[in-house]
Amino acid sequence: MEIPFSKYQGAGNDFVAIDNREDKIRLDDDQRKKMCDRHFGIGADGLLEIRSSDVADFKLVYYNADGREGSLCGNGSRCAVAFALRIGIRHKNTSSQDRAIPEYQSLSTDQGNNSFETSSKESPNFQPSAGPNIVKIKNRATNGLENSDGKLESENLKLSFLAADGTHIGGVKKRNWTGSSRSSCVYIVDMKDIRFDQIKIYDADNMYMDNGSPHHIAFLSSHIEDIDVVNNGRKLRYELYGEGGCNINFVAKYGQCVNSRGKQNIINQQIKDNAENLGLLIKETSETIPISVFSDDDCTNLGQVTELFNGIEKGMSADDSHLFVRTYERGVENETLACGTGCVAVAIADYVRRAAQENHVNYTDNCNPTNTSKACELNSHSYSQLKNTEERLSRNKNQLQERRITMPGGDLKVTFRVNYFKKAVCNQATVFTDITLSGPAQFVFDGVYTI
Ligand SMILES: NC(CCC[C@H](N)C(=O)O)C(=O)O
Repeated sequence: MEIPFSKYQGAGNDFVAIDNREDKIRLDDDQRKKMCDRHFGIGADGLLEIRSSDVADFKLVYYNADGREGSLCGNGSRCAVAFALRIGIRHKNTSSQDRAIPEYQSLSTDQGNNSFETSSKESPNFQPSAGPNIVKIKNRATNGLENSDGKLESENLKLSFLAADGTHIGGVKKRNWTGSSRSSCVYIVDMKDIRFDQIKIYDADNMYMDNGSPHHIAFLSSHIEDIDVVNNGRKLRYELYGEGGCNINFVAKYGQCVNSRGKQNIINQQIKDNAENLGLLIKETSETIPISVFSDDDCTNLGQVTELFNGIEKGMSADDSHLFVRTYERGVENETLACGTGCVAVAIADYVRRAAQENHVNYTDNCNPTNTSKACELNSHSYSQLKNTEERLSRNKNQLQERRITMPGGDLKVTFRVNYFKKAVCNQATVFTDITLSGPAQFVFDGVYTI
């Protein structure tokens, strides 16, 4: 059987993308693992399978490089949007689909003094989590992606997709700089809201949250370029989180990482060289790929939109909102060049950590999982310890927060807001809302894989 595929990468997190809307391709874990193998296969951190969907423009099934179905992949989602646009998928304005777009439907204001009802009947993808549910309307007209960054240029270039954790919206915007061989497009996806009380805080430097994928966030004070990400990451992934595992993100302030710029340039050059070397392959296989109706070059015709991503080529200063992150990825069982859901987790953890620092939170149950992994299983998040931190978080209520994250393979940007909702039963809850992840998602080459 011959399987046409496209290779994509988002900040160096690379994927094999397959169009399976006709449901003719059946792969098992072993076959997917072989396709992702860097020595005997195409080579990728994961596989994106695009299927058809009744409730969204497409369904994304994400598989890790080990061949097994993974959870939400942020960069994979951005690349899937790029691939979907390229194979001609466009936003369908069906009423059933519009019902599925908001993750929650109910009441919402900025005031933080509402009471809420869930409306899971109306929203087919609503999956209540344990405990009181926070519900909120996402404006159907905007689908939640528009914020002070500006609007997507065209409704046509915005797609809904069903992923492991429910429905998302993704789209493409133009970058307003030219003269570089790098993509002029920025691909953006929205993410599910995250409740503060679902973030596990081990100590001042270690947190855990699930934002569609499970993430441990470890803030480092030492030089991040020197840390053994694979061995430390693997230790935490298995010893602290067991077989189910976790993605492990090591974080430093960007300024602490003296070599990151150099490293990043080398990697970008490698990606570019690879793509150029693969030029032949593009020609050989172009007939097997469905009609290409959107490519990165089309970005030049999107017209002027507000700049999303203005730091990269101007040289970013080591300001407080700029972090450097290296991630050990579960399912790849290695360090990857970038991790999208990891960046989102880091951005929110950074916000919480600052609030805790300003509040002089005293971590009586202090543990450092990087040294004492087993012991940390006993240290659950002590809510009372952090209750003032939650109040502290309110200071920037509803302001757009932004974190720029440099990873070894490139830069990503995360935006979010901090909101307050009255819980159905008792007191108020802090919720991180309007979360977006943006950055490059580039087509690398097309090919045909034979099994
Ligand atoms: N490895 C994952 C999820 C994929 C993360 C990723 N590369 C991203 O960009 O978010 C898993 O734990 O299943």
